[in-house]
Amino acid sequence: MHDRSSVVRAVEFYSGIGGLHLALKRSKVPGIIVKAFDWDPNAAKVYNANYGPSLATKKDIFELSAPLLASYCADFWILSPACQPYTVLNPNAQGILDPRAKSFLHLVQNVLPELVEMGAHPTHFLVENVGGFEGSTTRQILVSQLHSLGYTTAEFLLTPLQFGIPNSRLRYYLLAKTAPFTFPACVQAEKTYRCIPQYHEHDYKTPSPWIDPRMNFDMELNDMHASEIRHYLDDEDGSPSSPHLHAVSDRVLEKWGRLFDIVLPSTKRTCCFTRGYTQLVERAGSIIQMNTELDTGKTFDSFLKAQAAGQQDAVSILRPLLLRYFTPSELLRIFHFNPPLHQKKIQSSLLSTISSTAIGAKRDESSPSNFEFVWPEGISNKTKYRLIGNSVNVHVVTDLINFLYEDWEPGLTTARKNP
Ligand SMILES: C[S@@+](CC[C@H](N)C(=O)[O-])C[C@H]1O[C@@H](n2cnc3c(N)ncnc32)[C@H](O)[C@@H]1O
Repeated sequence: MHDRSSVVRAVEFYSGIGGLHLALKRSKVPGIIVKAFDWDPNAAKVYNANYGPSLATKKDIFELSAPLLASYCADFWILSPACQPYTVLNPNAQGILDPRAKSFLHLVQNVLPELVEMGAHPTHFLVENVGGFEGSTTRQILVSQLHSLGYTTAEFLLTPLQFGIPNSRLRYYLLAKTAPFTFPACVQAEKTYRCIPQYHEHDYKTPSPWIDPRMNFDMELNDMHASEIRHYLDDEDGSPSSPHLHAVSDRVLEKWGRLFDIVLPSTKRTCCFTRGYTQLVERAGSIIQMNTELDTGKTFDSFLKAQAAGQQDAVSILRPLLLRYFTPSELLRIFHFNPPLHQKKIQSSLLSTISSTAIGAKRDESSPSNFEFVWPEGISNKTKYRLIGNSVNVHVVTDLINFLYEDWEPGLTTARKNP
């Protein structure tokens, strides 16, 4: 029997490639994921290759029942439901009416109250969704249900830029627990994250206005605090003159090139990478210009002039910019699945110092600092981009889990009856 007094048992819903799993692993909380659910077979395959065979089950979450979920004896539910019903990028987003919202509402409205009645409910929650979710009816239902079942909640709108990571990815987060949040900790969080946690208690209907980092005058400051994107790039970039494997094709450059968000290795931000990265151009994620000698704007002006004058092969003017997509491994670093290269170098030199001084010391493969995300055989680049674009920034979620378990001490996990 598992010792429930010292380890937090978590179930992960909408598990994707396990950004929330990794965040729990890297947090101060000694937690384990006991089960994960996602209906996408590729996501489950990647998840299981990284975190343990058969941990993620391919399943429609709408079909999960309270007795099944009670059997996992979970203290903590972590969930990042489908965001399409709420995203501002989808002009036809239908919120609660979208069929993709149905499985999450099933968990909140049907399963959770049944678990509370059984005395088998989780004590802690973390929900992640897109910026825009905060204004949805689903969020109102979620918060009111949690409060009526005795949970307290705190809500955040956060972007990795606020954490010094050069990527804008505005996300809504809700934390909930059966114990109250302590107010000083909320103030502390405000200081750390430079955003106001929405501390609702029982006043969810009249929340104070959301502080949206997109509107934040601090944003420029945050931007300056972020590290340069060069630290997240792959080490080798081949010969600068040969086309990179992920180079933007002439065809795309010719037709859509001017619509890309283009960054340099020295830039301290990128825009949000979505599941459509490399398939869509606008608002799908930044591309990088590897030739820093050329001025982007002037080069594009020359190209547009040549194109307007009907010059054949006008696109050859853009080629020297060496424009390319970020590679999947670079995105994994930006999303903090894998450490940025400069951190990795520090880590590996530390490791070699430790192992050279501790004779016979074994490398602990289960330690979060030794984790290296892997892709199993047969996952195409297109699928990799889709899965990463769906995922979360692991660093941000790790901080949130630490904040949620602000008062965690070994032995404090509430042991409940095993139904
Ligand atoms: C926003 S992504 C979550 C990504 C995940 N947190 C990660 O780190 O990769 C939403 C995931 O929910 C899955 N999904 C959506 N609706 C589902 C349902 N009804 N049942 C199971 N999985 C579902 C999708 O396949 C997708 O992987």
